[in-house]
Amino acid sequence: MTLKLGVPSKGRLMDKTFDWFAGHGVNIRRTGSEREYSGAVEGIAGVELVLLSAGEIPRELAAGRIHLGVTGSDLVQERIADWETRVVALEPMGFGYADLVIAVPRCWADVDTLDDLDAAAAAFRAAHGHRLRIATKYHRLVRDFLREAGVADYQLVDSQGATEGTVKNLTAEAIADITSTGETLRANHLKILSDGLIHRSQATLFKARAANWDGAAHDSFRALAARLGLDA
Ligand SMILES: Nc1ncnc2c1ncn2[C@@H]1O[C@H](COP(=O)(O)OP(=O)(O)OP(=O)(O)O)[C@@H](O)[C@H]1O
Ligand SMILES: O=P(O)(O)OC[C@H]1O[C@H](OP(=O)(O)OP(=O)(O)O)[C@H](O)[C@@H]1O
Repeated sequence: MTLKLGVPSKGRLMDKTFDWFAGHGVNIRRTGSEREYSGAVEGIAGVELVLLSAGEIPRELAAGRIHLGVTGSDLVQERIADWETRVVALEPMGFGYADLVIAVPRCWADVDTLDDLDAAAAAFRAAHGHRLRIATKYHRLVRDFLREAGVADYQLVDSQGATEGTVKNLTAEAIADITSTGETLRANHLKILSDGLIHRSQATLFKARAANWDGAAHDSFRALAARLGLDA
């Protein structure tokens, strides 16, 4: 079977993914017109490039429809239940860094830690009759993290973008989102809890356990891994 390699076809991880492979001696390139989603891997037989958005790659890996895929570790851990049973993180790639953090309004002088948040959440519920709202698109990671931390008196509200704006818009009291430079948090008068780092993400090359690893796919993988300098 052809070895299918899923790479981001657009978005912030695309160019650096292509550069990373080139820097490791493997030229992958888009083929066809600029708008056509097709691609090729030069010099290694039996490898097919599958162009997908970074957000779709976890699903394709989990289903075994691609053998290998590049995407952010945050997206894999958020979108695949028990991700380690479905994929193997082969290689962190050294770009696409972003931290998933919990942040609260900067003016909350008494809230700097998760314990403070827990106390504030209880007080909030007593005062308002509903739970403190945390806006995020990272539901699984946030729930798991807060459960471990013993914070229970909150509710998640879904936010698929402009999450930092939800506090100003009064649809949430706190947020959990990705930050890289910190500019968006600062501009929206939010501060990160001192122990509020949920996940440190970077672009990573993943291997799908459920893909069809027949002899041909395995041979192509060994050739690719050797070229990339990975243990296979
Ligand atoms: N400043 C940042 N903001 C958001 N994501 C970032 C940032 N820096 C790196 N990333 C990472 O980039 C990845 C998301 O990339 P991108 O938004 O291009 O993909 P996507 O979710 O497929 O996008 P799309 O909305 O176009 O489908 C995530 O793994 C995320 O951690
Ligand atoms: O720390 P910073 O460098 O300011 O970057 C963080 C921001 O970038 C991302 O948003 P994106 O641009 O992907 O838009 P989104 O709101 O649609 O997610 C992320 O969701 C933060 O809002």
